[in-house]
Amino acid sequence: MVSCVEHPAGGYRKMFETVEELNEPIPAQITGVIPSWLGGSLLRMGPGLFEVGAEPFHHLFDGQAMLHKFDLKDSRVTYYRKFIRTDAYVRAMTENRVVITEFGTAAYPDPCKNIFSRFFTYFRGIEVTDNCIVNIYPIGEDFYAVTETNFITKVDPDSLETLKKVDLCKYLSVNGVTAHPHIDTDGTVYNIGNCFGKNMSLAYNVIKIPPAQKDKSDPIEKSQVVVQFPSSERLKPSYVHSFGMTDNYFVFVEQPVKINLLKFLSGWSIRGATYMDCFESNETMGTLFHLATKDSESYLSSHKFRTSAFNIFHHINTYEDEGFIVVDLCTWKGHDFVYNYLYLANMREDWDELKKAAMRAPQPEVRRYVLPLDMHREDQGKNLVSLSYTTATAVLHTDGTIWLEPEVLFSAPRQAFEFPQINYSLCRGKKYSFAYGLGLNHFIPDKIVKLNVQTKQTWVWQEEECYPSEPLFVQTPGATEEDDGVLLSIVVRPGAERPSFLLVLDAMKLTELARAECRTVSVQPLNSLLTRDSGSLSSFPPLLSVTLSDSDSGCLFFQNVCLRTRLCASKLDGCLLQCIMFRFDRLAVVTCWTFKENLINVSIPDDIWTTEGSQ
Ligand SMILES: CCCCCCCCCCCCCCCC(=O)OC/C=C(C)/C=C/C=C(C)/C=C/C1=C(C)CCCC1(C)C
Ligand SMILES: [Fe+2]
Repeated sequence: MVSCVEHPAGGYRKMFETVEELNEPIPAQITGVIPSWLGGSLLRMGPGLFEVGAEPFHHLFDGQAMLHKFDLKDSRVTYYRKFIRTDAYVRAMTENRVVITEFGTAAYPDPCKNIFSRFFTYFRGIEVTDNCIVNIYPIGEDFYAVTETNFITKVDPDSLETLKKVDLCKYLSVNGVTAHPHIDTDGTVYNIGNCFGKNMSLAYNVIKIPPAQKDKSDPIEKSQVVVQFPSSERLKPSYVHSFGMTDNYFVFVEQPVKINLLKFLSGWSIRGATYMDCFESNETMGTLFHLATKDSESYLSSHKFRTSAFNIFHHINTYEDEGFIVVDLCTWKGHDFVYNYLYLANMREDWDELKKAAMRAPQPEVRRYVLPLDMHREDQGKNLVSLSYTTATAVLHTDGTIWLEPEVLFSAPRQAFEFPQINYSLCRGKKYSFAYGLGLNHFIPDKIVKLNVQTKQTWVWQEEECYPSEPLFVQTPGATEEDDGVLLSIVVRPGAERPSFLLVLDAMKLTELARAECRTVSVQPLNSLLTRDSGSLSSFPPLLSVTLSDSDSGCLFFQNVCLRTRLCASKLDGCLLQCIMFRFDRLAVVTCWTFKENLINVSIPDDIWTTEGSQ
């Protein structure tokens, strides 16, 4: 049973704050014992920059892509992070404004440009974002950070450098692909994406990218479309975030969350339009399941599988069993789009307000659907599912459609089991027992949950004022049990004295094995703390906040301009920090006093900044 914890202090807001990238990996402080076999790098994408200059991003999916890396070696841990140099990021940094429209934030034309060039900017066409905040995965021997558009970004997993932007449209007939591909043991990547074809023929194309090539050529060049699911509605394809794959089948769930293509294509010439403005709900279609065989383009199930309306983002696992396809999903009941509730203004609300919004939103439920592979006319009206272990049903109707009813695997009011993971290398496409997920409490991730999908038993890891991320399962070498391994999750904690950490859990019992704490940044309003050796504060441009790290560098935010510093001393508890500050062509020595990471006094020589100098 998952209990509901309250968050009246609103510590979750820290997840939606900008963080600085690091100049080099920093060592983490370990408590507990990291299993000696656990080594390698944990790579995770996420939003790291929530505003550019004076312009805030509005939606949870708009923040600029940051790549986080934990390196684990000989029970030691280091942490490193860098912004990905996407076009969206580089151009935003260069122009100090949002230049490329993000999921829920519109870019406006440069106010400095004259009216003619602004006019042409409006009608230049679609400039699709490459802000790869959603995921990172291997293709051949390379790593790509991705969102859901046609642009993927190759990165170096060691240095975290950005290597190149790849446009999948050059190789494949797709307008975008999901951030959740399936990857076979040999490295073959399968994915699905919308395709707006010639004559406005809409389809969902399944693509296949082969594994690393012997001749070292780029596997993306050999990618191909292997299956095409036609769209059930002309001009309005459904939004697709993931799909299911068994040894022999692809499963695609067509949900009532629709992309209105006319709005999408015209929206870009309307001032202030975003991707979010292109979505709408189909209130009558319910949800459709589609099935296709993996090995031939020809077989698509001739039957229509239908059920009631839900939003679907994440498939947990899909497998074949005794002539049935079992499809486990994290669903949100209803057709109202869940992303409507994920604007940053909502996510940063006080706890009571946040709870009220979550009451109105679709309700989460983990569900199992079962699709019969074989059926006959004489079976009409009967439940075709004969698997002993599930209450899910499938009834053949006279019109040839099959109505599905799910078995509920997990349900609790406004408590979601989301961002699911399994022991992927062992159980992908196979009958399995355990799923691991992030527990969302009114949309706020505050626990890690393990779910036995056969018995419905749950286990929970939760700690006060801790906000974990999607858990990743790593199997113990030579393990014979499905859940013999660890779960890794990055946990955010509010407050400067409580650093964020990498959590290592025993995946069997969901108990803590170790945590690696990273004392990186503390950002706080400074105006009230600021004192000056001489001169009056009013003549001094506002110093907004400071970021200190226990590596040898830090930065000061000064009128929203980030000023890099090198700290001459680097002890953080009650110590003196001397920063040599670089600001464009200026150089100055600034003395900062800190106590327990809080900056309590900054003295700045008179001559370095005048009000004019700061403009
Ligand atoms: C900090 C963690 C907080 C977590 C709280 C979250 C609570 C949310 C619970 C709901 C389930 C969440 C599912 C999450 C899914 C997700 O990660 O989504 C990210 C998706 C993104 C960034 C999608 C971008 C898609 C784009 C830009 C698509 C563009 C396109 C169209 C809309 C139509 C035309 C084609 C094209 C260009 C691909
Ligand atoms: Fe996702």
